[in-house]
Amino acid sequence: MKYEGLDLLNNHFFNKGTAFTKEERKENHIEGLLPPFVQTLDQQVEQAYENYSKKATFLDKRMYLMDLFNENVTLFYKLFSEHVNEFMPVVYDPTIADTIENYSHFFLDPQNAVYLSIDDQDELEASLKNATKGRDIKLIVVTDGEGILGIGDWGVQGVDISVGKLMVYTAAAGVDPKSVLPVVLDVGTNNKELLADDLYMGNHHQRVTGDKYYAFVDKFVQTAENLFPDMYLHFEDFGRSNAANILNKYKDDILTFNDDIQGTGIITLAGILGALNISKQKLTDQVYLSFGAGTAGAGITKRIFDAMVEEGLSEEEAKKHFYLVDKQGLLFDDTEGLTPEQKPFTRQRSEFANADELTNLEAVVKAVHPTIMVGTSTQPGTFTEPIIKEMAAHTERPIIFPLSNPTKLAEAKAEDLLKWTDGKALIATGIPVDPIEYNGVTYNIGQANNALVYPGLGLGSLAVNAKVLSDGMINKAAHSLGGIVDATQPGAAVLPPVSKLDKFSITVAEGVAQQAIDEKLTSATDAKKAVEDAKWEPKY
Ligand SMILES: NC(=O)c1ccc[n+]([C@@H]2O[C@H](COP(=O)([O-])OP(=O)(O)OC[C@H]3O[C@@H](n4cnc5c(N)ncnc54)[C@H](O)[C@@H]3O)[C@@H](O)[C@H]2O)c1
Ligand SMILES: O=C(O)C[C@H](O)C(=O)O
Ligand SMILES: [Mn+2]
Repeated sequence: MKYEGLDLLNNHFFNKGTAFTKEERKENHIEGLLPPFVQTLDQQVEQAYENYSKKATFLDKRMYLMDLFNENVTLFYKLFSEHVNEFMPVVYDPTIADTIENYSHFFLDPQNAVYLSIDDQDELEASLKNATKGRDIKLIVVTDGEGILGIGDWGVQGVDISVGKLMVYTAAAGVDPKSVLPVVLDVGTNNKELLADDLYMGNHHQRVTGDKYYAFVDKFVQTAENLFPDMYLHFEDFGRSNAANILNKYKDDILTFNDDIQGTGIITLAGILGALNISKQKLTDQVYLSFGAGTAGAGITKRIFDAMVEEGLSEEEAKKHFYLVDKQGLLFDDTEGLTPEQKPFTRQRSEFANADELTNLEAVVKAVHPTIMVGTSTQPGTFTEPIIKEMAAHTERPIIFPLSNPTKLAEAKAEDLLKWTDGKALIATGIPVDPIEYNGVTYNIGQANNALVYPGLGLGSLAVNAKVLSDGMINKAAHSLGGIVDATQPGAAVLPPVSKLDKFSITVAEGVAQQAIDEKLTSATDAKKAVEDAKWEPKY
């Protein structure tokens, strides 16, 4: 489609603003609609960064960047690519949590998202077409807003997580921004605050559940799949009772991915492998404790379990290495309210003399002596000093990952974990943490956030148009992040730094694409070239 005049200036995909040359201005009938001086993209970047830097808070910075995105996508991504480390917490987690909580009050622009309401299902196909006219959609991020990060149910306001994750796909891996679509499924909300708010922009009723809910999700998936047959469908922040059901329903038939289950599994395995590389220990010797065994906790557990089996343990042997702790305490086979994903990793009461006392984390840590503890509980401050000291008393280099997001929900602060373990803990957090000085050593803290892998995983799968996302491809992504950090340096991080996100996303993409080729899930033959060809760059 060719745009000209104001339509061109108002189209954020094609707008170049002051960088339109004299000739382009004439040809497209925009002469006189811009100040006379023709700028380069680099000059525009310099000017935008100056403005950005003057904004005092992360929230103001984010709003400025969203305005810029709505004006000129190329400039936005060029700027983003030059300041990845600085922009990630602004465009994405944790600032995105603030914009989600206040979405209806901040609202200015729908940012190309599609809002699909369970009450207007006959509009679903038209809505997807309206949003994508003339665009070939390859990547959708969809949420139903029920389990946003650890902050819970935010209904239609959750759309910002779809928008933000897609921005990271482009900034990190170069997925063409014209080929992406953020989607929210509005099935209602159980958030009382939103239901009582006249300005709330979503459906003012309780969540629809059960068959009607799944039928709506299916209608969306089938319609999107028909309209965009080559799409990679990324599910984000669905509730605990639906996320795994939806993934299991579609994963063997279409190219689909659940970030909280699979993406988090990959990045946590990568972080653990990084930690073991530093401590020179074996995965199969570890005792793993998952604190909070919901969507992410169970997804990670399964990934680490699979890795232990791959390293030679029988399934029966491998299971003995895992302990899940949720609201009920240690999960036993007779615990009430177990999810299907928790059941394979429960323990038997007969294993413990004091089984009935294992109802809190401290008691469990005392009883099982974990060497790895991963927090996905949404419960801030729950990795307390006594618990961490108890853990560290029984293992030389405790691996401790407080992964709950956003910042206010983390199970512990990295700084405290270092202090309580006298610098021995091998740490990764969900949100970014600045390097920490402790006893004369600078400790770099790895960020175990799925944003470090989902962009490369998506680009690699899309580049070769893989039929499905296989376990092998997922496994490959986890192993692609090794070797980037120099593990011999004192204070080395367990994962590569976000500042290199664009580089290692391509490493992940190439590994994943090659795996798809090896598994015959694509007709492509050259992974490197496919990834290179698929990569979009922000330039005019
Ligand atoms: N770093 C990352 O990449 C990443 C990825 C996904 C999720 N997360 C974070 O993990 C957290 C959980 O996300 P989720 O999608 O799994 O949510 P979820 O609701 O599916 O799971 C949370 C689990 O924690 C349990 N829980 C609640 N209170 C508890 C308590 N007092 N003690 C023990 N367990 C308790 C819940 O019962 C539930 O099983 C969120 O904060 C989210 O931001 C981080
Ligand atoms: O969004 C994030 O920062 C990671 C993860 O998907 C989460 O739900 O916390
Ligand atoms: Mn998530």
